[in-house]
Amino acid sequence: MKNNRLKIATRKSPLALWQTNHVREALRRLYPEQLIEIVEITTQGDKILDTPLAKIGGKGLFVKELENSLLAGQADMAVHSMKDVPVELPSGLILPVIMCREEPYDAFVSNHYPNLAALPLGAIVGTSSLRRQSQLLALRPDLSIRPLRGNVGTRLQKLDRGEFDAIVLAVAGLKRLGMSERIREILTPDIILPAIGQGAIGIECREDDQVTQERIAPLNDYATQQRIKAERAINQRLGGGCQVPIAGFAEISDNELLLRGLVADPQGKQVLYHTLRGALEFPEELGDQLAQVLLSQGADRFLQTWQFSA
Ligand SMILES: NCc1[nH]cc(CCC(=O)O)c1CC(=O)O
Repeated sequence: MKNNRLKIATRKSPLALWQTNHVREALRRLYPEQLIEIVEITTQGDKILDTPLAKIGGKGLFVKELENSLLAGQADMAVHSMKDVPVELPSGLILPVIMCREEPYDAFVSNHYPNLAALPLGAIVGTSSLRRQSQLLALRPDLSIRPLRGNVGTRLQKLDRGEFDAIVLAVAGLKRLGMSERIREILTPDIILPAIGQGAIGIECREDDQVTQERIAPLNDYATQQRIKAERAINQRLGGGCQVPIAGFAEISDNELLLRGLVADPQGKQVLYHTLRGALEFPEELGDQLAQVLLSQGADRFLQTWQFSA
């Protein structure tokens, strides 16, 4: 007999806890009688804070321990920022639910400058994301990009201590944590194309756990799910993981998917970019097609170089 408590695995960061609580509240509204327990897990990604993620194995570090807890039966589901979830899931796990997406863009945050264009020559910008770095440098090669890791709150503290002229953070994280007043400028996709999955929350569970799958199914947002599938298919084909500056962003317009993809070198000297439209029902095909266009533009050469240069 299945224990009737539903257990949700989560990281302990304030953002992860907010997202998990968001899922719990949605489940509570659906099943007021259901007991729901939150299982907090400390991941490697949370422990190692001084090294760029790309050097220590990438963003997968944030999800691996949560996945192990699912496989070990210590939890029934795990809540993730889709941006942190590698395209290949461990066998036995699935990601059947993608919740309605929050604003997917990046935010320019500064205590002294109203927007990116107002930054003086050589200004210091904090980010450890190669995707953000390469796009910032493509636009403003004069900027000095410095590493910045840690929770959203920690990053803001470092900005406030004067370590940077500005930092770039996801709008979604700032909003969820009630810090949207820190946003000086929303960086639209023509300035910085968002990360694949940014702003979307996914729920992972065991493939053989029908009970949990039925429970969480109503939390899925079809439109967001199709968008995220298209974006993740780019990564699937490029196989870049997070050592490579890759960006992908799908929208729905006229009931079709509009997908943009970008691959760049970390210094932003070469930026490959392409846009495709396709049927809402076939997101993987569109993402795959887009990746192939980027490959035909020379993305494969970039991908190989970077894999061995870390
Ligand atoms: N890199 C960590 C991370 N993972 C997800 C978000 C934001 C929330 C989201 O994208 O859903 C953040 C913070 C940030 O990039 O500023």
